Amino acid sequence: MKEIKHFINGAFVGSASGRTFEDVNPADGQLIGHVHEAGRAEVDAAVKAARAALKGPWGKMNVAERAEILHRVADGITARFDEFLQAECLDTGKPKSLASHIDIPRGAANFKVFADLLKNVANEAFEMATPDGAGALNYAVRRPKGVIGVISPWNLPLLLMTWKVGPALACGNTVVVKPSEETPLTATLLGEVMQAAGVPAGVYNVVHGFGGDSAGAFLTEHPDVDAYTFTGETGTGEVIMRAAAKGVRQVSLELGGKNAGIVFADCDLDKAIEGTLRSAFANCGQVCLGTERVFVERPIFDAFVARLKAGAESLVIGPPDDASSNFGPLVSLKHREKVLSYYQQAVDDGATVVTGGGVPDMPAHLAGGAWVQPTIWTGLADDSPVVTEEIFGPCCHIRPFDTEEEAIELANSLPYGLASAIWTENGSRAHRVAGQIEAGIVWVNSWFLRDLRTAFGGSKQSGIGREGGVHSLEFYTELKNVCVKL
Ligand SMILES: NC(=O)c1ccc[n+]([C@@H]2O[C@H](COP(=O)([O-])OP(=O)(O)OC[C@H]3O[C@@H](n4cnc5c(N)ncnc54)[C@H](O)[C@@H]3O)[C@@H](O)[C@H]2O)c1
Ligand SMILES: O=C/C=C/C=C(\O)C(=O)O
Repeated sequence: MKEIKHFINGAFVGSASGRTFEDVNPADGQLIGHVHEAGRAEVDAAVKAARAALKGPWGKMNVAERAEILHRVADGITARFDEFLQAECLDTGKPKSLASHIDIPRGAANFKVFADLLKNVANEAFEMATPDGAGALNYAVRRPKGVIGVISPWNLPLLLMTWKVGPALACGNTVVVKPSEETPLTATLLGEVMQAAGVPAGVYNVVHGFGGDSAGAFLTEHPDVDAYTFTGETGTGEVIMRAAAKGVRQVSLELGGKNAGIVFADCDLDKAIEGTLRSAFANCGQVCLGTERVFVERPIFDAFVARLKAGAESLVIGPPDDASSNFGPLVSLKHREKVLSYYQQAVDDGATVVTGGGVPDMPAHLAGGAWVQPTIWTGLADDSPVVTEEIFGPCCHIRPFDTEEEAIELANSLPYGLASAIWTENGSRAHRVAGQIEAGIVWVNSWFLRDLRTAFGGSKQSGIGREGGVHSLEFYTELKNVCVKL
């Protein structure tokens, strides 16, 4: 049986306590392997290794040298594409057709984009007058922040972890990564790639375990970590922020959402249906950017509901290796319990179940998997928990609206503000509405279209800070002003 170990100071090591937990394949419920659970000792060793590595060869490299190594990391992921694909799909159950287009290529791109950005970025300089007439020159230099704690979720494990590790390393930091307990494989495999690419020992460390009272908490409570970058639930973000307050450490938080899709009657309906199908059901609905609330202008409401229903019912439910499948299981049976509790709540609250609402019939060998049906509701009141709370499952509620103002008000009515998708062929309206949506990211006639140079993050309770492009640079470096009297 496979053993999944920590990667600390350039070596794979087990836990001194011998404690392990199970990694389970959510497509069939089968055991993948035993994962070592880090105690304070392993977290401490990882942080010490990361601290020491800042003073080693990594800390002495110039940007071009680091960039070259990070390109080799990206090439290493690409060279072992099938292994990464297999590992990610085992852990998550997601279709290989999806992971091969999104998760793994982005894992590589996250290193290349930030390595290149760092080579080309400029810093500010100001000439100033002084009373003696000689003047002074101010110029800024950037320095790595130090040891970065990276805490990542299970929905896009390699993509979201490297989205942080790529820029953190490009900026010259070292990292201690705590991947989700549900998905330990690709972060571990990346350790091998780092080593082969020539990343010095201690620069990239991985500790496995759970959140509270386990590796996650030990890492966020560790006094020798300089900053934390976290993607996950809003409640967890609050806990991490509290822990980081001790010692005044900076946080970057990418948190939950309950995103709105807004479909105007003047949209291109084919595009709106295709985009909303993806935004509600891709990755079995486990995408923070997904639209669990869809608002449709009344004249096309019935047509939209009918077509989205047909689309949902044409999704092909199946395991990762099935080339025709485009809809996998949820990440775990535990998460399915949560999603199904909302399916029940919708019925209790009087929803019309347009499609789905339960568990699909699966062949015997997949019966132990975390399968659920793609589900669409209409008819719920605006204050039902089904339309106000993040479910993180393959489902959406569709509600009609009559005016642009009403659509904007509905979209902005929740304490979340991560992303939104607007569907209209009226250019003025698109800009007007986009400008008024309270969210960090607004897509017009698209969804999850990503340019890694752009700002990414949430407003309100969906996060603090922005990553992406120069915004990642802002978080992962200290900007120092040098003032020289001439
Ligand atoms: N805004 C974004 O960019 C974004 C992207 C993806 C996912 N998400 C959000 O992530 C959530 C789904 O992911 P999840 O269920 O893995 O989130 P989660 O918050 O349960 O866990 C995320 C990570 O935090 C760790 N953790 C949990 N409790 C902790 C604690 N007390 N101290 C330290 N670490 C702790 C977990 O072990 C895991 O590694 C959803 O809410 C989703 O919206 C947000
Ligand atoms: O589930 C959330 C998806 C987040 C995506 C990104 O962070 C990204 O594309 O960089």
